[in-house]
Amino acid sequence: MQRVLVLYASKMGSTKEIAEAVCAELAAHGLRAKVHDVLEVRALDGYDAVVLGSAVYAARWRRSAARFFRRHRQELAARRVWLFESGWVGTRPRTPAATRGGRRRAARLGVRAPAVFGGRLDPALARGALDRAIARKSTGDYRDWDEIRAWAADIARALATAAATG
Ligand SMILES: Cc1cc2nc3c(=O)[nH]c(=O)nc-3n(C[C@H](O)[C@H](O)[C@H](O)COP(=O)(O)O)c2cc1C
Repeated sequence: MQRVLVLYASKMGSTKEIAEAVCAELAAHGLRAKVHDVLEVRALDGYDAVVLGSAVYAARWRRSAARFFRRHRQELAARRVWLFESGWVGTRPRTPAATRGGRRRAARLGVRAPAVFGGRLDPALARGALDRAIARKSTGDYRDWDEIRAWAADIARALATAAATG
């Protein structure tokens, strides 16, 4: 059975919940999936595939995700990898675009550009004056759980096909 590690970098918890939903969907498809904060993981030994997701702040990945990518690039390159970002709030962009850094990292690994999911802003969860001010302006939960689960189901299918064809 294929083992998948789902990693996230989150500040206010919404990207963590997306990662947990992805992990649950992968497990529902029969994969052995685990979910962790990128800060908790030192090595990718024992995993066939990795899903790495970051919240977007000021058009960039969280620093912990960027650092994880840098430090583990070789290990990532040796595995199947899917990337996602969570960020846009308010009106859904017609074609949500991944950050420049996210696209660059995907290109380095030769994988698809990060999937882009809506985020959540809740002033009660924001720390610091700037985060609170922005959270008050665009309060809301813009995550589409059907979209997130469908994305994870595609990953499960891709891994199942790879396992079947060896
Ligand atoms: C100060 C601040 C800056 C943000 N900048 C961006 C941005 O540049 N692009 C974007 O898509 N979302 C941006 N967001 C929205 C967050 O990415 C969104 O709320 C996300 O769900 C937060 O994820 P987290 O709860 O995992 O930290 C910003 C939010 C705050 C508070």
